[in-house]
Amino acid sequence: MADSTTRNDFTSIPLLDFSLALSQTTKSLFISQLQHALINVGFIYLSNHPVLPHTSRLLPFIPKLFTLTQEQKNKTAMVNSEHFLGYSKLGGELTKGKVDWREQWDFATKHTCRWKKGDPDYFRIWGPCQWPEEELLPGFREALEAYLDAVQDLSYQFSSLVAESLGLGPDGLAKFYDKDEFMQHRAKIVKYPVPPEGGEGQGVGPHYDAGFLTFLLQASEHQGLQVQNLAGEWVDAPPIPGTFVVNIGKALEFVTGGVARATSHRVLSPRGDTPRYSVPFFQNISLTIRLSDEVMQFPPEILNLRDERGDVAATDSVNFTEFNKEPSGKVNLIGRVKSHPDVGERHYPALFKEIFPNGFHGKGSAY
Ligand SMILES: O=C(O)CCC(=O)C(=O)O
Ligand SMILES: [Fe+2]
Repeated sequence: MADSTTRNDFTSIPLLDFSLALSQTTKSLFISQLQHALINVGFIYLSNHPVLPHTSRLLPFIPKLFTLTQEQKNKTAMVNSEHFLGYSKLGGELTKGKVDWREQWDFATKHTCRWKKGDPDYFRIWGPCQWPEEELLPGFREALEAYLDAVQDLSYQFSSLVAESLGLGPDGLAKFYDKDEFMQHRAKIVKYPVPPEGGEGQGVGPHYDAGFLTFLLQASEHQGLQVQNLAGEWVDAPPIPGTFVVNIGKALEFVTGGVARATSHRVLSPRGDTPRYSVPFFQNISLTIRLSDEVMQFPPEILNLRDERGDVAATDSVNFTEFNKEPSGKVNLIGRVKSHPDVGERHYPALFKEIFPNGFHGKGSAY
């Protein structure tokens, strides 16, 4: 069993005020709060962040996006996109073998695909979005593009603060990102409907995020997000208006030798009679970097904090793919093909065959 007496275990998610990081007199306070949260919790709420005006502009579009007809939605189906961008219908994915009761669009920051003949297949994983027709949702595209640009900027600023709080200096994580034209970050707009009576209550099953940093906008007032503490208990992370929920993914945990903690989380389906909405933004790292070559060293005082925390003994989460010798883009592509086998079969047939030698007849597994 997990040691539930560990003195650094958490029973709620810490809230950090981003404005503290912007003033020289308060920055060190922010950095020490962030250090504690990265090592012991892996999740924070971030308030007073610069994306707020873009958030207000985006929010009203979110429920409207899902009111498009099924036919209109299907025109942007993900299976059309070699970049795994577009619409996924309700109940299309599994986590821990159970259906995730959610409907979603995958969008991403603006990007021109870098792939050319002779390049590895995983260079094709990033590229342009599929957008619903402008007249169906006037202004949506502009609002989302501005929002994604703003979250991207925040994600780099935040990454630099993470590096400082781990004693690496502000550029300590910069090597994990490529130059801007070779980077793309992904976001999903998700609707969690109320499940049919007697049906599954799983919005998303227990999982870890894969990448470096996730910036989650909870876009309605529903409870549902839960985070697993060191003792294995599920801690609620209810929406707090004006904040992001920021969490650490497995890739950052891996390269920090477990100093920054990736934390298992899940979403319960909403109760009542209205759906829950959310917008997770997943900050990516360079396609070409091999994480196994990049595991970092830390001073003893940081390692002591990690060791005092200890390891999670019990978790309900699916174990994430090991970051083996493959470049990050390849690991990423394998994960996407497993989640969306229909896209894999159409656009990456050779890799699809390697992963599913007998073909695939069920649903993709989300994590
Ligand atoms: O919708 C949420 O609140 C969280 C979703 C999530 O954890 C994910 O998509 O990775
Ligand atoms: Fe997640």
